[in-house]
Amino acid sequence: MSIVILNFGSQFAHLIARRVRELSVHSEIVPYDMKLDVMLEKFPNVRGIILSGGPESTHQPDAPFPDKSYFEASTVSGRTLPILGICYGMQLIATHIGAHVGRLDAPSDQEITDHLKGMEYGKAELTFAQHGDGGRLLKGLCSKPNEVVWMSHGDSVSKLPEKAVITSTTTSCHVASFEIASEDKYAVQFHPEVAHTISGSTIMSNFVFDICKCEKDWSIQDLAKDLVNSLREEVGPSECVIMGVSGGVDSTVASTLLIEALGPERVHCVFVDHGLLRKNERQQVIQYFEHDLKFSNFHLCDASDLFLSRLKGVTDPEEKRKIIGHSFIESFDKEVENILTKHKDIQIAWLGQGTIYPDRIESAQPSKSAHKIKSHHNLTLPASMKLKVVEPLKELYKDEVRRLGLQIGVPKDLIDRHPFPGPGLAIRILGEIDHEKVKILQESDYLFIQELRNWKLYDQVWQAFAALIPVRTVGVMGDARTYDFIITLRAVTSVDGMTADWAKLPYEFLEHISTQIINRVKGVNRVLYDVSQKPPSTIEYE
Ligand SMILES: Nc1ncnc2c1ncn2[C@@H]1O[C@H](COP(=O)(O)OP(=O)(O)OP(=O)(O)O)[C@@H](O)[C@H]1O
Ligand SMILES: O=c1[nH]c(=O)c2[nH+]cn([C@@H]3O[C@H](COP(=O)(O)O)[C@@H](O)[C@H]3O)c2[nH]1
Ligand SMILES: NC(=O)CC[C@H](N)C(=O)O
Ligand SMILES: [Mg+2]
Repeated sequence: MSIVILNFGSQFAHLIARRVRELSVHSEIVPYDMKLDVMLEKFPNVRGIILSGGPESTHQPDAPFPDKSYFEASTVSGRTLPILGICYGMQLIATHIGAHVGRLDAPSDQEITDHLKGMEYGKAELTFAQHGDGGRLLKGLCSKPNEVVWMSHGDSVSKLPEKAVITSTTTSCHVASFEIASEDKYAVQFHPEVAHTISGSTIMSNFVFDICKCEKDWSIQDLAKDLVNSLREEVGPSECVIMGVSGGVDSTVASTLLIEALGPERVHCVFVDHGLLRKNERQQVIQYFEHDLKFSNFHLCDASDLFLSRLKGVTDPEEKRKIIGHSFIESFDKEVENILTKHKDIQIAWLGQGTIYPDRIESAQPSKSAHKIKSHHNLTLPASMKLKVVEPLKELYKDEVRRLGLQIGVPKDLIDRHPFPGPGLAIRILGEIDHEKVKILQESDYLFIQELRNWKLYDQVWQAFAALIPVRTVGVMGDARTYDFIITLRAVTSVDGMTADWAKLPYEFLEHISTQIINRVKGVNRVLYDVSQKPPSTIEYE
C-alpha cells in the first residue's frame, strides 16, 4: 500500500514521505503534474494522496495545479482516494472548491482583510473550532489547549463553501485546517510533517491509517546492508573513489559505508584545509583519521591559499558558495593527480561526498518547482568535472545518518558532534573575508563552544556557533573608545535541520559568554544572541 505525494516544490516534501515511511507504510514523491491515470498505473496500491506545500501562490497566473481528476477521483476502482493538502496543497483544495485564497497585501483583497489577518512563519498555536472534535484529521489533538504547530505561509484561505468544516484557527489565520469528510478532502495550513509540529505524527497517522486505511506493510530492512549492496552495484569492480572527508558526521558515515562496500584500498579519503576551519580543527581531524579511525588511505590537501585568494573581494553569499564548491573540486582533482603519481595502476573514477537530503532540497536539486534557498557547496559542481559523483546518504536526514552511523560502528562522540558546514567560516563571516576576520571568528567560536561544553549545554543543542557581523559599533573599554565588530551567537534545537528553534540558553550563560568574548577577543566589543526560528530564518547566516 502506498501514499503518493504530489510535489509542488515544498522544502518539506521529502519529509512528508519520511513521516509516512516511519509509520511503516510505503510512500513516494512524484512531480505535481503527473496525471491521475499515470500515477494509478505506477502505484496500483495507492491509498491516499498528499498535496505538498510550495513556494508559489495559487492566485498567480502560472501557479502549478494538479490534474483536476485528483479532486474528483474520490472513488478509484471502487474505493475512495482521500486527499490531504498541506499549506500550498490546502490552498489548492480551497481554490478548487471555490474558496478565496489571497494575500493581505494585495489591494484588491480589501473587503476580506478581516479574515486574512496575515502571514505566519514559524511557531503558531492552534485553537480548535467550537464543535471541538478536531474532525477526522485532527482527532485526538483537541483535548490539549495550545497545540503548537509550525507555519510557513503568506497566503490565507477564506470564504469557504458551507460543506467545508473549519476544524482549527490561529490568531493570525482564520482557516488553519478544514475538511470535507464526505468527499475525503482534508487540509492543513500548517506543516504536520516537521518535527516542531508537536502532534504532527498523530495527524499523519490519522490520515494514513484511519482515513486511508493503510496497513503497516513496509519497513527499512537493514538500511546499512542495502546501501552497501547498492554501492557495490554502482561503482565498477576495478574503480576507486576519492572521498571528501571533513571529520563531520555525514562524511565519516559515508566513507565507512564505502570502505565496507569496496574495501579500504579502493577508497582514498581527502580532507581539504581551506583556511576557513575552526581553531585547531586541522590537527584534530588528522589525529582522528590517522590515529583513531586508522583509515589506510587518508590524505591532507592544504588549499587555504587557493580558497582565500579566490574569495578575496567577494561579498555575495551565492557567489561565495559557488567559488567554494568549485575550489573544492579543483582541490580534489589536484589530489587525484598526486595519488595517481604514487599508485600508477589504479583508476579513480568517482568523487564520494557525504551529501544528505536537506543539502539537496535547499539547493533545489530534487524538484523542478522548488525555490533555491542556498547552494550547498557540495552541490555546486562545475560542468567540466570529470569524476562521477557517489553520495551514499543522499536520501537520508541527519538523525537517520546518526542512527545508521551508530549501527555501523562510528564512535558515539563523533556521532554527537554538531554539524559544521563545508564552506566553514566563509558563510559565518558576512560579506568579504579576510585573515583578521577569520582569526576573530575562530577565537570567538572556540570560546563559545568550549564554554557550552563546560556548562554541559553542548549536548542540549543541535548546533551552535558564532558568526561575525562586519559592522563596527562604538564601545568603551578601560575608559577608551573602541570601534569594533559584532559577534552573533547562534544555538538551535532541531531534529533534522529542516526546522529549528533558538535554544533557550540560560541568561547566566549568555552573560558569561558575552563577557568572555568581549574581554578576550581583540576586535569585538558587542555580542548578540540570535532568537530567530527556521523558517523564516535559516540556521547559517549566508
Ligand atoms: N574540509 C573538507 N574536506 C573534504 N571534504 C569536505 C570538507 N568539508 C565538507 N566536505 C564534503 O562535503 C560534504 C558535506 O559537508 P557537511 O558539512 O554537510 O557534512 P559533514 O562535514 O560530513 O558532516 P557534518 O554535517 O556533521 O559537518 C561532506 O560530507 C564531505 O564529503
Ligand atoms: O556542508 C554544508 N555545505 C553547505 O554549503 C551548507 N550550508 C548549510 N549547511 C548546514 O546545513 C544545515 C542547515 O543550514 P541552513 O538552515 O543554514 O540551510 C546546518 O547544519 C548548516 O550548518 C551546509 N553544510
Ligand atoms: N509553505 C507553503 O506551502 C506556502 C504556500 C504559499 N506560497 C504561501 O505563502 O502561502
Ligand atoms: Mg561538515
